[in-house]
Formats: sequence, structure tokens, C-alpha cells
Amino acid sequence: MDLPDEFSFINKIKPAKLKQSSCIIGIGDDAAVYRANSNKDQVVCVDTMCEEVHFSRKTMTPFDIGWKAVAVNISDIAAMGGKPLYYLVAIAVPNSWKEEELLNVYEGMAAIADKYNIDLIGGDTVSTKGSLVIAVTVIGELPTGKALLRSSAMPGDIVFTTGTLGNSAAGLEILLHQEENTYKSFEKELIVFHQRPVPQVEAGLILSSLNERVSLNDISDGLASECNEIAEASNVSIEIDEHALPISNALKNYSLDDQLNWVYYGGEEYQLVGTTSKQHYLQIEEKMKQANIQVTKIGTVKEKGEFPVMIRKDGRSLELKKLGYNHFREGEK
Ligand SMILES: Nc1ncnc2c1ncn2[C@@H]1O[C@H](COP(=O)(O)OP(=O)(O)OP(=O)(O)O)[C@@H](O)[C@H]1O
Ligand SMILES: Cc1ncc(C[n+]2csc(CCOP(=O)(O)O)c2C)c(N)n1
Ligand SMILES: [Mg+2]
Ligand SMILES: [Mg+2]
Ligand SMILES: [Mg+2]
Repeated sequence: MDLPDEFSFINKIKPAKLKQSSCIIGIGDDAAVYRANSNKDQVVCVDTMCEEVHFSRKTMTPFDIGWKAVAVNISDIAAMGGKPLYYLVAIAVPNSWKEEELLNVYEGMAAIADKYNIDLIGGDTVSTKGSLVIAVTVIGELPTGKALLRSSAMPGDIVFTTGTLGNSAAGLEILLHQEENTYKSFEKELIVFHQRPVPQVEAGLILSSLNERVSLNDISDGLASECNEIAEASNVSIEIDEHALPISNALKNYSLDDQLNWVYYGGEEYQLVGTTSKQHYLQIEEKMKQANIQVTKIGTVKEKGEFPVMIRKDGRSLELKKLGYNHFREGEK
């Protein structure tokens, strides 16, 4: 592979100008938004999962694979503040997969689709000489002009995140390196975060319903990568307060180094990270509390400085590099 990372590849293929005036946001955010009529904007995304890259027979059951393939896309709709409505599934099947296993994949999809009230409306099925590939497209909507963009952060904003962080990467580590019959109960908890992520639709809808400026991203590639994307898109710097990061009790069984490594660079969390003004954050805290959703202040937005993202710890500031999962570099580690 002669590409440094997928982000520079995406930049190269991004059209300089869009032809359709109904497109509000194209390439460059969690999902695309276009205006189909005058009171709703449509929000659309597609993410792909590949065997041996996103899952293996060891890490996920067929049901988990289906659940997660839909969950990660619902998560991108949530990261725009949208409500998911429909999904389409394109699947490339190698002959090593049995029909019963594929039906289990679709049962996993149907289970999460039922939870969020979304309908399967189409897709595509082909054979492949490689391994299993599933690409899910989700279509959603939000009130006109209310999409929550990565580019909306401003100096003085509070940086917040939903839920607790680092759990999925810890779960993956356990799945890859431990025998199933040795799992302790906290290890089983972490594994569930990896196999059955829960997209933060309700949190996204609360954030888009409040009529205030919010920048938002979902955490697929790790906090470091997602904060760097917000900082770059908004032309600001972000400072994360390391002592404020929300860590689950299950994750606290590991060394602080492991915890932080997973939080910053692990990814596959599908929690939301965003920024908003101090005043509006108080309102968000209140609404999230009423909805029983954990939200934590983890930092502040600054004028653009030397680094896009910094970590503040023990009175010092350090750069938080845009490291994390890189599709074109993983084999080299
Ligand atoms: N091959 C491609 N062709 C056209 N647009 C693309 C392609 N790959 C990504 N994009 C666009 O680039 C932007 C960033 O995509 P990316 O996949 O990094 O976001 P994400 O879905 O939030 O992250 P992740 O895939 O890690 O969950 C989005 O607007 C996406 O639609
Ligand atoms: C078997 C196995 N090995 C490694 C990983 C880790 N992994 C794969 S893709 C990805 C980033 C998110 O993907 P994307 O950027 O496509 O949304 C991560 C952290 C895994 N899940 N399963
Ligand atoms: Mg995203
Ligand atoms: Mg994507
Ligand atoms: Mg995504």
C-alpha cells in the first residue's frame, strides 16, 4: 500500500465543488446531509465491515457482526443529531460462509433495527473470492438546518463526551489474547462493549433539539483522532483534561497507561464527543440527566495554537497526536 492513511486518500478524492445545490454537507463529516424538502434535511452514511479487519470468527459471532454493522452507521447518524429511518445492506459472501450463519448476521441487524425502529429497504448480494464484507447504508432525517457539524467548535467551548471510554478496545484485547473459559465478570462486561456497541441516538437528538451551536463526532477511531477532526474542521485547538476522562469501573482493573492508551487510540466506542458554549452545556447536562445519559466535561476549546489537540495533566500540556486505527498502516505495526 503506497498511501500514508485513509484520511489523505479521502482528501484526494473529495470533489472540489458540488453540482447539486440541495447538498448541505458532502464528504468531510460523519454523514452527508441534503435537503429533500423544506422542513426536513436527509442524512445518509455508509460504513463497511470486513472479516479479519473489523471482526474475526474469534472476536464476533455472526449475530454480533450484524448488530455492529448497523450500529456503527446509526452512530454516524446520531453524530449529526439525526433520527435513523431506513437501512440498506450490501454483502459480499465467500463460499466458506454457510446460509445459516448469514441469516444469523441478519438477525443481529434486525435486533438493533427493532430497537431504533428502522427498516431494511434494500441492498445487494454478491460472491467474493476474498473474505466476508458488509457495507450498511443508513438514511435518517433532522429538522432543516439542524445538523451538528464537526466544524462548529469555537474558542471558549466546553468539550464533552457521552458514556465511558476505552471499553471496546479493552474488550478486543481480551477477545484476541485470552481463552474464553478464563473470562472474569469485568472482562465479560468489556467484551460486550466491543461486540454490541450502543449508538447514542437519544443523546444526538437531545443535542440537535436544543437550538444551540454544538459540534459533534462519534468515536470510531479513538478520542485523539475524533478531537483532531473537530479541531481541524473548526480551525481551533482542543485541550483535554486527562484527569476528567470518564473511565468505567471495569476498565479501572487495568494500569493507567493501558486505560489511557485505549481511551485515546482504541476506538470503536460509538460514544459521542462534542463541544458547545459554557452556558449551553449547563442545559445539556440537565437534559441528559433527565434522560439518564452520562455526559462528562473533558476539556475546553482554545484559539488555534501550535497543536490541534493537547492533553492537560499534572499542570502540564502535551500534544495528543492523531494516532489511532489506520486502515492503510495496521499491517506494519
Ligand atoms: N471512498 C470514499 N469515497 C467517497 N467519500 C468517502 C470515502 N471514504 C470516506 N468518505 C467520506 O469521508 C468522510 C469521512 O469518512 P470517515 O469514514 O472517516 O468518517 P466516519 O464514518 O465518521 O469514520 P469511521 O469510518 O471511522 O466510522 C465522510 O464524509 C465520508 O462519507
Ligand atoms: C479482529 C479485529 N482486529 C482489529 C480490530 C480493531 N479495529 C478494526 S477497524 C478499527 C477502527 C474502526 O474502523 P473504521 O475506521 O472502519 O470505522 C479498529 C479499532 C477489530 N475490531 N477486530
Ligand atoms: Mg463518524
Ligand atoms: Mg466511515
Ligand atoms: Mg463511522
